[in-house]
Amino acid sequence: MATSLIAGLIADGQAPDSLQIADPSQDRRNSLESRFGVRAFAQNADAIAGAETVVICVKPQLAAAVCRDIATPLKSGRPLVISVMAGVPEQAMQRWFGTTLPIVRAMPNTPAMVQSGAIGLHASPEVDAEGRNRAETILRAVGLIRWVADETQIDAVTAISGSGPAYFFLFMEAMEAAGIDLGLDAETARLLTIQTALGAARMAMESDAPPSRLREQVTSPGGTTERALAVFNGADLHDLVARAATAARDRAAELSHTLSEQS
Ligand SMILES: NC(=O)C1=CN([C@@H]2O[C@H](COP(=O)(O)OP(=O)(O)OC[C@H]3O[C@@H](n4cnc5c(N)ncnc54)[C@H](O)[C@@H]3O)[C@@H](O)[C@H]2O)C=CC1
Ligand SMILES: O=C(O)[C@@H]1CCC=N1
Repeated sequence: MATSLIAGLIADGQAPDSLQIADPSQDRRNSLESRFGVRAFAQNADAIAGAETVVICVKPQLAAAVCRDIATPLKSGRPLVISVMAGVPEQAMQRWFGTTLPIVRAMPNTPAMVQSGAIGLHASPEVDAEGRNRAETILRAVGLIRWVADETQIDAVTAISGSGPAYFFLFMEAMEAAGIDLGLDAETARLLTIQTALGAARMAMESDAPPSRLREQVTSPGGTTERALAVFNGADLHDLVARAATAARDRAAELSHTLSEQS
């Protein structure tokens, strides 16, 4: 996810030498430095020295260790903290920092890499208008942003847009396989699938009509689409998607609960 954010920010015009990265993996540091021209450090504290904004982008299971690791420089610098970690509550981070800092929880997704991310944001009460603006400026560089009022709504954002690209990629995999089964060569099936997804997403974004209306426009009475949609509806696609999103939301909530209890 950090690579997506770095790529998006640089594509948006952010100077590479204004971004300081920390990663314990030498390979990852080398790859980020050579690919983006950013400065990479082995120690988190070195990367955040003097920073106005610190973005935390490690696995949730590492959250406590990393927050404690950077608590001392955070206490002196008092930067805005942006966390992209799924299921890590603001209150748990404040506890690990040992001080109350302004925290924005951001839930981006990997299309941020091509500046087409969908990002949900929540601000802790300590974040002032300038902090909100700064978070917006950083995240807007990589996609569309929406603030949510309640921190628990970040779990719903995670289930829809954070994990969402994987749902669409899975659907593309299935479409491509179906195309091959129906006799298309692999490259043709792949390109037709991807362009169809792109075209449908662009139409949905640019049109005033809701997706249901756009679907109806494709569906000729007695035609081919109607037959295909009958198969999806027969398998209760709406219910399947609702159950999948609820499972993702519940996992985010489960992580939040576990991490809230972690000392
Ligand atoms: N992958 C995705 O689509 C999304 C991920 N997220 C969140 O982003 C976070 C990172 O996820 P991924 O990018 O998928 O994981 P990843 O495993 O690809 O990247 C994590 C990076 O953290 C580094 N790391 C490990 N220990 C560290 C430490 N002590 N200090 C600093 N860096 C350390 C690793 O070397 C690795 O480069 C997670 O909290 C996840 O919930 C949020 C939205 C979408
Ligand atoms: O699968 C995950 O846990 C992360 C959070 C959202 C997308 N990837």
